[in-house]
Amino acid sequence: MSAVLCVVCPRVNACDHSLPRNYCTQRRCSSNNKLSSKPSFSSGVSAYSRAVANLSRSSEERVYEVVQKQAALVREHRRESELDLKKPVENDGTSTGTTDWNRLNEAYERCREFCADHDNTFYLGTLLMMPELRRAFWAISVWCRRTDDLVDGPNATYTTPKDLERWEKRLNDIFEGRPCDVYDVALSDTASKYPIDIQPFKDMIEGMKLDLTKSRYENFDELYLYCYHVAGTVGLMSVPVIGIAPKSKASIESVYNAALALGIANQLTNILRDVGEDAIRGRIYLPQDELAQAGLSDEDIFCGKVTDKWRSFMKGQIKRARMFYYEAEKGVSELNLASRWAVWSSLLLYRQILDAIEANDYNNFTKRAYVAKAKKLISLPVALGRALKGPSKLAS
Ligand SMILES: CC(C)=CCC/C(C)=C/CC/C(C)=C/CC/C(C)=C/[C@@H]1[C@@H](COP(=O)(O)OP(=O)(O)O)[C@]1(C)CC/C=C(\C)CC/C=C(\C)CCC=C(C)C
Repeated sequence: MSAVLCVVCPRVNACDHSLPRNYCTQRRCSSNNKLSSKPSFSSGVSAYSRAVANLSRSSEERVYEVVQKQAALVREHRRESELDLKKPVENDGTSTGTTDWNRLNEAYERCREFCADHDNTFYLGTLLMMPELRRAFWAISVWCRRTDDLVDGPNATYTTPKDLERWEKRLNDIFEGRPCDVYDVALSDTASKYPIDIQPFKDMIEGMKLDLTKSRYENFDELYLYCYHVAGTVGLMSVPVIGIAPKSKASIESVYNAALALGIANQLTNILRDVGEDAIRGRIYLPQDELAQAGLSDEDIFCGKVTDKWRSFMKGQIKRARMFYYEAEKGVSELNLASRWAVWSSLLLYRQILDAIEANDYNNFTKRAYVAKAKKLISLPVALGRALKGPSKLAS
């Protein structure tokens, strides 16, 4: 029997969860029923054994290292801010003049227009935020959408790896204060105002490189890594802008983990909704080994017939996506109050796409699952109710 890894606990063949191929988002293992701690590769490990370990690490373990790095950066930034508060304020001559101010306002307005045209659910979410935060999210969203368009947009067939390298160089320029166009001006400003790290942005470009060459995913481990690159990264970009509630007792890592989970959950939902559309483009994002285990093949997907095998396969996939939403929920209450409503709303709205797939009797080949406007509106007060509940008193 081949070794099976759990998505969250780094154990092999040790979990007895009901998810396909033993993947779960619970941090418990059946063997000892204790919270499994994240593996640390830092102390006392030689470079050689680390390189060997690299080969056998699961995607989730590798992504968790990024989470740890992001959390460490936030800590460092907090320390620096405390030191800055102690320093007397000096005018260093870099204060923004009126022309710059107008240019910036224009840049953010262009980002708003871009988002209003492109991003339904997330644009709606940003409207529930405070104006300053909203602007930062528009700038980040525009960059993400433009990156995604390189491999998924109307001109995607012309995109080469070289274009993505140029895009990455341009990203470095944005972070170093040399924006290229009006949208970059907004992101450059956002990056200078919030403790955002360039890593998740670079990782998203890596994901797009993957999309250029890969159209099948052997197992959930491979799919997880893809989801991290294209969507989990958005969660990691978002936390430094949103900020963690001052009263939160949660560890920074656990909040980043929840943000990552929300990105993964959204992307899994996206994949399940778009099975038919992706198949037309020759792409199948569903884990090949799980398809085979369910007695399904690529041909079944290209034929697009809803059978009992398909329904039962989809039930497992939907269950897993919901577990990632559940992981994400744990972190939303730990965020700053100013953004909780927006994040809860987008979580509730996007998750309902899974309900819509069920309501379509799992026909995601020819019927697009969507959430009706009335349902969206009902979700807003529900989200507000949840947002008003503050961080948990217990440390996590
Ligand atoms: C209010 C709010 C949630 C704001 C997030 C705004 C933001 C930065 C959005 C960027 C989204 C974007 C354009 C990503 C590009 C890559 C991509 C296409 C990812 C897929 C999004 C939807 O795709 P698509 O447009 O094709 O789908 P629709 O047709 O519109 O349905 C993704 C599925 C992923 C998006 C991932 C997120 C928005 C991550 C959200 C995580 C957080 C905001 C962190 C919250 C923190 C905690 C602790 C939970």
